[in-house]
Amino acid sequence: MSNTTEIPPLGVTYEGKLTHEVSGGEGPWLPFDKVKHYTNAFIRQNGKILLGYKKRGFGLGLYNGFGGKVEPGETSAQAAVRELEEEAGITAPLRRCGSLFFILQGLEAAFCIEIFVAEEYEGTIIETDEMGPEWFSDGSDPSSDLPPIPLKQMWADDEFWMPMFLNNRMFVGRGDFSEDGKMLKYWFGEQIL
Ligand SMILES: Nc1nc2c([nH]c(=O)n2[C@H]2C[C@H](O)[C@@H](COP(=O)(O)OP(=O)(O)OP(=O)(O)O)O2)c(=O)[nH]1
Repeated sequence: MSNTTEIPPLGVTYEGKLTHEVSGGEGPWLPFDKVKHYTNAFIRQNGKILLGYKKRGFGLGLYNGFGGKVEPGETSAQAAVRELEEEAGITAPLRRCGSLFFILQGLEAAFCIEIFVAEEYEGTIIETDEMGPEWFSDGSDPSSDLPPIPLKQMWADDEFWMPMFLNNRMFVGRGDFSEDGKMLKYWFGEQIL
């Protein structure tokens, strides 16, 4: 149930009003010194969603949207388009649909990840050194033969905001992770524009 009185933690940026959707965990929010900016992009089309199996680096072995670091001089929207092309070989009219903030225990920097989506794309989807692209059912077409979104093989926070994303809501939130990748504390909500 939503609860409009819950106050979002530091790091959650939003305009207007927020509804609190889900939160949990114990103890204080972890401290951070600086913030690194990342992007993550999804293609959603006709009841399907494109995810990539991460073949190296951060999030190895997990399915995710396509993205990476925002480079100096770039906006996050520019970085999102560049990363999608580098990691899946396609370009798309991406629009921002969410904003997430993460802290990993033991790292001084926090991660701010802008999430993007598009319903169309240009080019041919290819496997790259970083990502193995695969289509999944987004749950909107019961007759789909595609596998469901593999939440058990995705970052632990994704199950909290994915329902808002799939409902085309603008979502925000924060998750604090332990060094071994467990969620210590989290808060996710919907931005009312
Ligand atoms: N869905 C989801 N994505 C996450 C979480 N945490 C997190 O870093 N990501 C995304 C942001 C980026 O799209 C991706 C990490 O980027 P990356 O592995 O490509 O980073 P990198 O330093 O190699 O950057 P680059 O070379 O590609 O620019 O993982 C999370 O909790 N959930």
